[in-house]
Amino acid sequence: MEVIVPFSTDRPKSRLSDVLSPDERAAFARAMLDDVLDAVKGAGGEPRVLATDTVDVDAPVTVDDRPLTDAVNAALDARLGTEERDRSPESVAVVMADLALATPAALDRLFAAGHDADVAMAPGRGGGTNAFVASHPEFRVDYHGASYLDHRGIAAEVGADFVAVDSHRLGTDVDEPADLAEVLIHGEGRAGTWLREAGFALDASGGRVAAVRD
Ligand SMILES: Nc1nc2c(ncn2[C@@H]2O[C@H](COP(=O)(O)OP(=O)(O)OP(=O)(O)O)[C@@H](O)[C@H]2O)c(=O)[nH]1
Ligand SMILES: C[C@H](OP(=O)(O)O)C(=O)O
Repeated sequence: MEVIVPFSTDRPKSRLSDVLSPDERAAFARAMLDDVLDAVKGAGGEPRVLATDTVDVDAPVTVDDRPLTDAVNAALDARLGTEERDRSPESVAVVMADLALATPAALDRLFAAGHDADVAMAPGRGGGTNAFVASHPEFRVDYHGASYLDHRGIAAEVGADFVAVDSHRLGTDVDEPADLAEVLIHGEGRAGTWLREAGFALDASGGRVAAVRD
């Protein structure tokens, strides 16, 4: 199955700007992307990076500088078909590039759920949409805000069966400084290594465990 991995090369991870410089954010975002690509391949998926600009990665890349929703919907048009064109029964997955805890086992569960429902979706904390598999030809996306709820609504509108995939690993997108602790605790790939080498460590002195830099 083709797995689209959206990736913004333009000022990535701006919500981490209090703790990482622009160059560091670019390097950390790239480490997460490489981890996600490895996890997708480990789960038997065929990743395709959908990037805002050229990027040199170990996967095919499609460059589309439109906003996220438009770019992903264009990719879904190409894979799932539209009412005007022949419909393809093939499923397609979309997995965000900031899922630093993603593992082949976690993605296996998502992909398996996609065999049993027209849309199988892993929500992110805060109501976002971290990953999904769709086989329904009319399912399209509308990201940002509580997009998980919007996507449930879109699935209902087009008559697609929907199943939620409850996964800590796929539910943890790395957006804010507090999320970095999750990467230090559970990350098994390049992103965790990158953070440790950049001087981040866990600190439990202030109540909830946090990632702090020496
Ligand atoms: N192709 C594409 N990918 C995007 C775009 N915006 C975000 N992404 C990717 O979509 C996923 C979720 O992104 P967000 O967390 O919403 O945004 P971000 O740019 O990573 O981070 P912030 O600047 O902090 O919002 C990540 O994999 C991003 O690389 C876009 O306009 N086009
Ligand atoms: C793309 C967006 O990501 P977030 O802003 O929730 O990280 C969403 O999941 O709708």
